[in-house]
Amino acid sequence: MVPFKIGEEASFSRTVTETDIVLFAGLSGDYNPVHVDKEYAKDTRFGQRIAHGILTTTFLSRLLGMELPGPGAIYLDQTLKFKKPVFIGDTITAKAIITEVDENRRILTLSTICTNQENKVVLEGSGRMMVPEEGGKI
Ligand SMILES: C/C=C/C(=O)SCCNC(=O)CCNC(=O)[C@H](O)C(C)(C)COP(=O)(O)OP(=O)(O)OC[C@H]1O[C@@H](n2cnc3c(N)ncnc32)[C@H](O)[C@@H]1OP(=O)(O)O
Repeated sequence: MVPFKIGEEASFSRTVTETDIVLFAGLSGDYNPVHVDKEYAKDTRFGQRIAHGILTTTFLSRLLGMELPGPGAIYLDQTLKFKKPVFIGDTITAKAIITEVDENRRILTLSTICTNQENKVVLEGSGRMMVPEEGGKI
């Protein structure tokens, strides 16, 4: 038996800082000026620097790996749509809801969504996770 049910959900919120963007640029090697160059970003449609899309995606990784389904589960796939920009100082809420449970293959499908402090969706998609047996490992 998989100890998860359709409709189960988890979420957490985190404010994106300039340090997050600088550290993520260093970690990934992605120094795209839209993320790190204030002068460049001033003249874009956004008017300021925006967070790397994959930085926001890491909030989903934390949610799925640490909370639902949690430690021991492994990512199988994830779709992503970046709907709105994330700016320095935005408080992002990442939320995951189980939409399917495949008992035989021990695979959960989760709707994954990130919203900002204005409750606007900045990222949405769907992910699948394989979960270990209770007390076991994959
Ligand atoms: C290398 C890595 C770089 C990065 O990480 S950059 C950071 C991550 N990306 C972002 O932050 C972008 C966030 N998204 C946005 O800011 C906006 O979103 C856009 C500027 C891309 C578009 O916004 P708007 O100009 O208001 O257009 P619309 O009316 O929302 O959409 C126009 C058409 O474009 C499609 N569309 C918009 N966003 C997406 C998306 N993320 N994925 C797929 N399609 C998208 C819509 O459907 C629609 O199309 P239809 O006119 O045919 O209905």
